[in-house]
Amino acid sequence: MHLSAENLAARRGEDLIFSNVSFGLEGGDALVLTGRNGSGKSTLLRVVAGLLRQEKGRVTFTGADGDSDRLPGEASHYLGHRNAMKYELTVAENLTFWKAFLGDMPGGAGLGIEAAADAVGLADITHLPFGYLSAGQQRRIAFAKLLVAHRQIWILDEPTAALDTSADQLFTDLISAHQKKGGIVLAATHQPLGLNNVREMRMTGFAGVSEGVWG
Ligand SMILES: Nc1ncnc2c1ncn2[C@@H]1O[C@H](COP(=O)(O)OP(=O)(O)OP(=O)(O)O)[C@@H](O)[C@H]1O
Repeated sequence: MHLSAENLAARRGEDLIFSNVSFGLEGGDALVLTGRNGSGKSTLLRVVAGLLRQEKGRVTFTGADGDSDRLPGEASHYLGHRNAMKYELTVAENLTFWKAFLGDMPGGAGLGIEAAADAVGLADITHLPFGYLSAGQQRRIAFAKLLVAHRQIWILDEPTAALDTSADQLFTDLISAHQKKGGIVLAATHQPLGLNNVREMRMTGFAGVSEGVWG
């Protein structure tokens, strides 16, 4: 399995945010993007996830089965700043929707709803409307979405924002487990995630993009 970005450049509005960004990740690898606010971390994640069109360059993905026809975004979970859950629906209804909507990619199977909620420490509140949950509980459930459908790549934008220390550790353990199973992780963060087998790419905005080249 291989995810690679070659000479990516991206524009937001009129501004070129970065250029010449390249990296290559094999199964089990993690790449963490760091850098000041506005340096382009979210923009790069959205380009890799296929949610934003790049100005230049390309992102390619070859699955464990050698299949390279699939778009990288199709093989990815994307956890953005927002949680992508309906406030009026219960936790179980939200996760059930995502499980059915996303389905599993070849090579693995997602957890059931209760098992996924249990994995993020919230098995007993799946009957509650998502909107009743605290900010940290909402983030945990947003993370449980990654567990209900199998994807080889996890793209995570500030996954631990709003979390307490125990949830930080829980997320680190879940991300590490994904890596151990051969998954790829691409994350933006302001605080260390405590992962193993991780590389860091510091986004510096347009001035320093030539540093962002990884083999
Ligand atoms: N829709 C948009 N139109 C124009 N400019 C935008 C748009 N979205 C983002 N930008 C700009 O692109 C730049 C990069 O933003 P981005 O969200 O990628 O940064 P970031 O490194 O993820 O920041 P943070 O650490 O604050 O999350 C910023 O200067 C931002 O103002």
